[in-house]
Amino acid sequence: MKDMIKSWRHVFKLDPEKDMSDDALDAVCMSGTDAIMVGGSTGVTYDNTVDLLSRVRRYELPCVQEVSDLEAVVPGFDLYLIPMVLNTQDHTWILEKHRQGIERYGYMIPWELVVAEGYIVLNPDAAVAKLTGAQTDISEESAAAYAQIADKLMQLPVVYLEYSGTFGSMDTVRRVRRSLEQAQLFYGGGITTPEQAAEAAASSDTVIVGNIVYDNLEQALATVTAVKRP
Ligand SMILES: CC(C)=CCC/C(C)=C/CC/C(C)=C/CC/C(C)=C/CC/C(C)=C/CC/C(C)=C/CC/C(C)=C/COP(=O)(O)OP(=O)(O)O
Ligand SMILES: O=P(O)(O)OC[C@@H](O)CO
Ligand SMILES: [Mg+2]
Repeated sequence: MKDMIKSWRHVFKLDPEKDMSDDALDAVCMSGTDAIMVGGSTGVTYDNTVDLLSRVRRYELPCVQEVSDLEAVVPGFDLYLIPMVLNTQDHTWILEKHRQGIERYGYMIPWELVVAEGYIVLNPDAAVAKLTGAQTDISEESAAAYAQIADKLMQLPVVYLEYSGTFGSMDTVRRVRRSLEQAQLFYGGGITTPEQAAEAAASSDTVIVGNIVYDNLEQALATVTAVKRP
């Protein structure tokens, strides 16, 4: 099951806190994207997550939860993606929430569906950077070093370069990619045009498209073709 992520080139990240009409959700789910990731850094609840999962379940594509709040863990997703923020000194976001999650859910955790993500958060203005106290002002070399900690020391299956809200430095993305041996590189942040999506796809393994879905659906849909049929 976990291996399904290896074939993903394009993923839409939907935020349960935000409204989306049935027509818009239909267009997103029928767009040809490889998967729907459900998550956000704030305002995610059990109820709004169940609601979104049940709506996406009408479609055939994989639907995975990126867990950001223990109160909002919902059974029934295809996979559970677990962020571990590497570039923070607050170990809440690397270990503590995770310890709490394991103590709380114990034997109910479907480990065969759990995928850890080594997050490197690089936009200081993003809600996720503020929440986690991420040290975003780091060099390319430091970003690559964090990536190697994830890839080589921790053997995480995913490194996630997170620029949520702003289009990031593709030089940094390429530098990080060159440093990886086994981990899959997710890039997310500020993709608003097909050109940006294509650029990010050329520099990473998997492109995550978030906010533009809510701001300009047509442009969001165009990113799928740009990534999957360039
Ligand atoms: C029983 C069952 C089905 C269990 C499966 C799942 C499970 C509980 C597994 C094992 C236990 C475990 C290890 C749990 C960890 C739980 C946890 C809460 C970990 C902390 C995760 C974390 C570091 C959160 C911080 C925020 C973060 C990185 C969120 C990711 C999403 C993100 C970056 C969104 C972007 O933000 P957005 O809101 O879009 O920003 P904008 O407002 O700017 O758009
Ligand atoms: O919302 P955007 O800026 O597209 O970012 C996507 C994703 O990386 C957010 O976690
Ligand atoms: Mg968002």
